[in-house]
Amino acid sequence: MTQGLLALGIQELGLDLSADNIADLETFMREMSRWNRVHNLTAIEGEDDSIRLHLIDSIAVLPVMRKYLKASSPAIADLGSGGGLPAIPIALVESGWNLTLIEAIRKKTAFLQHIRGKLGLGNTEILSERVEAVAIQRPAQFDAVISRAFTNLARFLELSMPLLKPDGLVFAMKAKRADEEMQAVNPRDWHLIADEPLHIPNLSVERRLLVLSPVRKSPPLMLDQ
Ligand SMILES: C[S@@+](CC[C@H](N)C(=O)[O-])C[C@H]1O[C@@H](n2cnc3c(N)ncnc32)[C@H](O)[C@@H]1O
Repeated sequence: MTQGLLALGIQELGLDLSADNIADLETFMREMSRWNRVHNLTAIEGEDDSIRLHLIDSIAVLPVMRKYLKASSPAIADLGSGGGLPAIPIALVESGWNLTLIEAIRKKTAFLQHIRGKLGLGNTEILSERVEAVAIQRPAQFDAVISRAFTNLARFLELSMPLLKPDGLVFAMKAKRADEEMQAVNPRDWHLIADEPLHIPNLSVERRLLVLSPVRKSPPLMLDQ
């Protein structure tokens, strides 16, 4: 039996979602499920309920993002957006935030453009590019970078660095392996600001959101000769 987002406990996240938010999130899920059947869009398998749980997983990061983002209309890049997680649900709920979805595979960005039009998501832009190319075209333009199931933490941070403003933040959605992945991160390059456990209703697996910022590099001291 297919359950709606409400039945899966989305309200337990404490996000104060409106009826319009819920309806838009349901539309997004329905479209993803429909495109998935035809275009094999994402690796997400199973019934609609499973797709809904992926969506809830994506918006569970919002309370933590709200806590750490200081700008009122932050520019946020989602690296390797795939079918739009987590950027589309975030953009739907946070209409004042600007989301840039970066995805290399064209059939996926075709879906993202479709959903952008269908839901009237004027606060999103879709870039059909490799992240490495965007880093060159758009240096230091983002208040934050996020990704879900994109790559390992060290590589994600390496790709995020050129995109971030000097005081920008990285939000890394992680499961249990986060500690292991942190070992590969150079503390001279990154501060771990927070490691927040996430509670996902109806999902027993562990989820965490790491918040990191690049270490400011002081200019070298000019000593008198
Ligand atoms: C496992 S999927 C995850 C998709 C989505 N974030 C989610 O959670 O469902 C990873 C996505 O990253 C994209 N990707 C991988 N490397 C990339 C790169 N260097 N630039 C842009 N997209 C990339 C892939 O095409 C794929 O769609």
